[in-house]
Amino acid sequence: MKRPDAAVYDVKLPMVEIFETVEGEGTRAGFPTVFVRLFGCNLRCTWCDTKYSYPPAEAEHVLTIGQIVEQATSYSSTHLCLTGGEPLLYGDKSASLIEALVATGRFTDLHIETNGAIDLGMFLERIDAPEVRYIMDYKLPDSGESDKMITANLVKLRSQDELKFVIGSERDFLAAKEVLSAYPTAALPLFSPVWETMPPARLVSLMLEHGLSRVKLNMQLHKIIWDPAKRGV
Ligand SMILES: Nc1nc2[nH]cc(C(=O)O)c2c(=O)[nH]1
Ligand code: SF4
Ligand SMILES: [Mg+2]
Repeated sequence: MKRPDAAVYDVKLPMVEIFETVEGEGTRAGFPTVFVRLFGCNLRCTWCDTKYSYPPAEAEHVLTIGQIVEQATSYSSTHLCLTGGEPLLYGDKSASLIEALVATGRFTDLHIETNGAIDLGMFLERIDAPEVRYIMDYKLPDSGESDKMITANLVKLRSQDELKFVIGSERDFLAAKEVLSAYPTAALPLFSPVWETMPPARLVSLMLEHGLSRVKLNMQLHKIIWDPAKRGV
């Protein structure tokens, strides 16, 4: 991908943190990864584990796209996770950040954790780079935000993308199963237990009982390795 225009590198974005750790989730779990966490979110999930990424908390700092790129490339990881909050909240600016990160040529995998309440159409059309992948959440009833889901995204996701359901209860499990049968998707479905309310063994039993052989269990490695409340890991 060609380097974006010089003016793009001066565009400012509200930020929480940039750090390096191992990816805790999804198909790339375990790989050393740079995390770029943007500030701001258009949802308020009941079980959110990053409440410091939107008001009433404040952005830790405002960085230009040039500064974000400089910090993200100061580590040796070749995987990058763009997260938040909701990293696609800033539309054209979010797309420009992704393009600038791609243009470094440093990242062999650049995945974006998005919350299902942002239309992915513009991003998928504009950003043509095989290393860019979307990990879309589908918010279930326990989150309190299931009515915000843009179901049109599901058919747009590609086989390299992932569709993550965070499951807090049997009600959530049944709703996730329903979504998968109602909206065909090429993305890999991931079922992730809510840390506080869904014992992983219970979720595995439900998956086996219902014969969901296309679905992958997704454990948050970082909550197993470190204190679940610890930031920046
Ligand atoms: N290690 C680690 N892996 C993660 N995968 C997704 C994360 C996120 O906060 O979006 C996350 C995170 O915060 N830490
Ligand atoms: S979308 Fe993510 S960051 Fe936003 S409230 Fe829900 S869990 Fe938290
Ligand atoms: Mg997290």
